[in-house]
Amino acid sequence: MTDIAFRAFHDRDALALTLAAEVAEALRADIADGGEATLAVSGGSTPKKFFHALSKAELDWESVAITLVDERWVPDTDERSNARLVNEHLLWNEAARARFVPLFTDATSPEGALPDVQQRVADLAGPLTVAVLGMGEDGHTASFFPGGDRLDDAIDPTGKALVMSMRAPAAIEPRITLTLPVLLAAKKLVLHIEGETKKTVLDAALAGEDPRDMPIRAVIQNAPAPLDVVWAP
Ligand SMILES: O=C(O)[C@H](O)[C@@H](O)[C@H](O)[C@H](O)COP(=O)(O)O
Repeated sequence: MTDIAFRAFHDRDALALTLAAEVAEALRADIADGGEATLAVSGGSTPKKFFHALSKAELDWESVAITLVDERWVPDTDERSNARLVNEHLLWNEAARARFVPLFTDATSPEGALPDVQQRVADLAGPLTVAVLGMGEDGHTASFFPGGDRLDDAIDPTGKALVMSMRAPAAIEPRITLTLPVLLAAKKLVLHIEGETKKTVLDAALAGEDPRDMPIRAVIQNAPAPLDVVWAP
């Protein structure tokens, strides 16, 4: 698969409202089907409007587990923490009733935390209901960074690990990340990007092959269907 299903929105508010409605509907459907749902979200600056809109969705949030696509290896008091971002922007309003499953632990390194976090992710119900990805200007997604020390393991579509540690110059902190198979197994997988620069980066990713150069390619190339991409200027 090298296709994407690209949707351009008039503005970032319109994108946030639509994405929040679609994610809420997917969560409701999984709850109705199996009694629970799981959502994995990305960090960074892009998701804030989406988080605010989703936090207001009316659904059975007590049946939803929210986790992260990846985490910087810092405590949730650190301003770089993705768990802090979720706590401050998503676990509010209706969504405050959801269960949050962090990827950070008190281990001194993500490598040391792998068995514990692997079990946390394994304990989440079945495949993810929804995974929402972001993308950096270097074409990374999750913590699949170009030059990452465990990149090949993290983006191996046949890999058995659910989580992987990652160290890369551009990552700043050591990271822990869900692996590609976990993301690809999500019932709804969406790439959420904003701005002209990110659109250009996506075009560059689509124009090339090697996922080690632009790891978002690993998602696009291995997705079971054209990757759902939502973008606003
Ligand atoms: O921990 C992280 O940083 C994210 O999970 C990462 O993959 C993010 O989605 C991109 O870096 C885009 O970040 P921005 O939204 O800030 O551009």
